[in-house]
Amino acid sequence: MFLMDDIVRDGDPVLRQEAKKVKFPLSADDKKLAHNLMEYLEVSQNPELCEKYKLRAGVGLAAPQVGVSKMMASVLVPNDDENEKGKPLFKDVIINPVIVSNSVQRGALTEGEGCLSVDRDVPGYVPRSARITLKYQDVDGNEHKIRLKNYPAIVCQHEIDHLHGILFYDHINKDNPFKRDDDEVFIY
Ligand SMILES: CNC(=O)c1cccc(C)c1Nc1nc(N2CCN(c3ccccc3Cl)CC2)nc(N2CSC[C@H]2C(=O)NC)n1
Repeated sequence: MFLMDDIVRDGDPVLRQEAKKVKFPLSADDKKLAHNLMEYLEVSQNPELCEKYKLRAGVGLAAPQVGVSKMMASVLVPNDDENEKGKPLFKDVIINPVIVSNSVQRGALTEGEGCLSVDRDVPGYVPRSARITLKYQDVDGNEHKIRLKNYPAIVCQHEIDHLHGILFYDHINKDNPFKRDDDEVFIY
C-alpha cells in the first residue's frame, strides 16, 4: 500500500508532465495501481489507520502523485452527514477522464485547497467550475458520463489538473488570493 514516502512532492518534474492515456484492458500493473490509489484514500480517511501509518488524509489521489504519469486518479468523497450508512458522495477510479462541459458559474472551497504533494499551506480561493459533466472509464473499461457539483466537482477538477501537470495554487489570484466574484459559490 502507498505511504507518504511514496507520494511525490512539488518540485518533481513528474507533477508538471502531461500524463499518458491508459490502454484497455488494463494490465495487471494498472489494475494494481488503481486498487492502491483507492486504498490510500480509504486508509487515510480512517482515523486509526491514518494515525497508524502517519498519512495525510485525502479525498483524491492522482497517479502522477505516486510517480506514475498515467491518466488515472482515485476519488473518494465521503458523505459527511451523521448516519454512518451514508454512502460516499462520489467513489471511483477515474481513467482517461475528460471534462466535456462545465458551468459558467464558478465555485471554490471556502477554506482553500490542500494537496498531498504540496507540503506547505497556500492560502487563497481556487476558482473552479461549480458544476461539470465528466466522462471517464472505470477499471473494467465501462464508459461513464456523469454530472457533478459542489465538493465532488471540485475534487475531480483538482485530480484531473494533476493529469495535465497543473497544481491547485496555479489558479490562485496572485494580486488578491481571496478575491470573490459575485456569482461564485463557496463550498464546504
Ligand atoms: C488549505 N485549506 C485546506 O486544505 C482546508 C482546510 C479546511 C477544510 C478544507 C475542505 C480544506 N481544503 C481541503 N481539504 C481537504 N480534505 C479535508 C479533510 N479530509 C479528511 C480529513 C480527515 C478524515 C477524513 C477526511 Cl475526508 C481530507 C480532505 N482536501 C482538499 N483537497 C483539495 S481537492 C483534493 C482534496 C485533497 O484530498 N487534498 C489532500 N482540500
